[in-house]
Amino acid sequence: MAELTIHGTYFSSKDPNHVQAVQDALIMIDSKGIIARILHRKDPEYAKQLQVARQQERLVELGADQYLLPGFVDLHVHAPQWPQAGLALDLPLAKWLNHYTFPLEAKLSDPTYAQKVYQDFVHNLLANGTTAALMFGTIHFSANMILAKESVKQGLRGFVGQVVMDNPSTSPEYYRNSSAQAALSSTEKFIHAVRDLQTQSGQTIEPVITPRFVPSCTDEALFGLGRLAHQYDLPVQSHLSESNWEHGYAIERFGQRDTEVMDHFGLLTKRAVMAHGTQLTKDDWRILRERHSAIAHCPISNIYFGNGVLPVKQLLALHNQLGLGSDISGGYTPSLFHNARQAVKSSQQLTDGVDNQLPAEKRGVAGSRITMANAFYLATRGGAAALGLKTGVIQAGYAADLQVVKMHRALMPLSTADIFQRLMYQTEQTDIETVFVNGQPVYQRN
Ligand SMILES: O=c1[nH]c(=O)c2nc[nH]c2[nH]1
Repeated sequence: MAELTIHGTYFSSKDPNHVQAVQDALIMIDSKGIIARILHRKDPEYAKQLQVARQQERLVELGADQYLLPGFVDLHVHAPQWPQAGLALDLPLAKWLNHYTFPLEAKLSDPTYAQKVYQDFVHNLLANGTTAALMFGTIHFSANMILAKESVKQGLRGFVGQVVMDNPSTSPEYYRNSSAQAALSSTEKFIHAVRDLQTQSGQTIEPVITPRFVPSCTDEALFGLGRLAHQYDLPVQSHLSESNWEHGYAIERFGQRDTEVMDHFGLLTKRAVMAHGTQLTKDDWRILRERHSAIAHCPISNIYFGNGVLPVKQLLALHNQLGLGSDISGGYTPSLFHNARQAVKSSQQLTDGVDNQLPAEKRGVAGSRITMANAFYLATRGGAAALGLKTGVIQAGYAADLQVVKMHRALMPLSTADIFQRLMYQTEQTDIETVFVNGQPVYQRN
């Protein structure tokens, strides 16, 4: 017997290029929060199951203007930067980090402040339809545990990284690990504490190996983190060739590209997610493919700091693994609806180019435009695959991580394909009505 049945029309990603739309389905969720069956109108059992669910008051009936989507997976987000979302984005990356971001992150050493920030942050992710997130914390063990506990409490599938930044030449004294050894032993303590939390709660909460990025770490720290990633079989997250500056830094310090450096230290694993990658070369793409490491595309953030556009279309064609990240606060919004829109818009600009003083055929990279179906794949199925989660699609056997969204009033008849576009282009936080994780409501708009 289904614990909960949702009756309505849903959209789910079939593959990187196609979206499945199913009208008037019955999505039957079992007591473990897994989608057990999906019945379509022509199924012989449909009418009976609908009636039973209704009689037993286990039915969520979507209204005519409501639709069901998978919950989103935010593949790159900085939880401690939530208070500064939307600030200082006209600065270059290095200045933004030194003048705004590091001073803010340092304040999370205060557990009272951390509690206030993380409670609000997790709530806002859920309210924006995000049901799983790969998060950077700070260098502070206690604050990171507050983030992990808050994720569990509010029902977010949380992947939490204790940031390592021990390089005195790039990290300020007031906000850096005192030594590589101190960073590594605190990371190991964090791994055990989060694993205990996972056992006690039975929820998805995982520690993540998190060198902030190559410039902020000493060789000793990078080497030690690579070892811990393998020893504990943990996800890894970092930034990779995000900007001209970061890309150039690795070459200057190591005589190798950022990707080669990460690989050298054993940090490109099949559980690794590298953010941005706007400056990656085709050789870097190949290395990432060979290691089965994913890229978190952060299109809003890349406008400000990326010095380029990630060629998503080409990477998907090559079967590189990709997902979508909000990159709060390099990106100003936690909404993956907004990020999906920006991914499509940026890809169009990559196709056309932007310098109108050049002949049209020399301005851009032809054939780079992605569709909203591609962007939706990144925000759902792609991100879930990168984290090894059986979520991100509405399909029997997958966890019921879902969002109910309300479409803006239509003044003309719309096909289901049109409705998908309308939802992806117009949904705001206030249009997200209910969010489920594992079949349980974790957010309800009043
Ligand atoms: O967008 C970014 N946000 C950060 O916090 C950061 N740290 C290093 N590189 C970074 N890029």
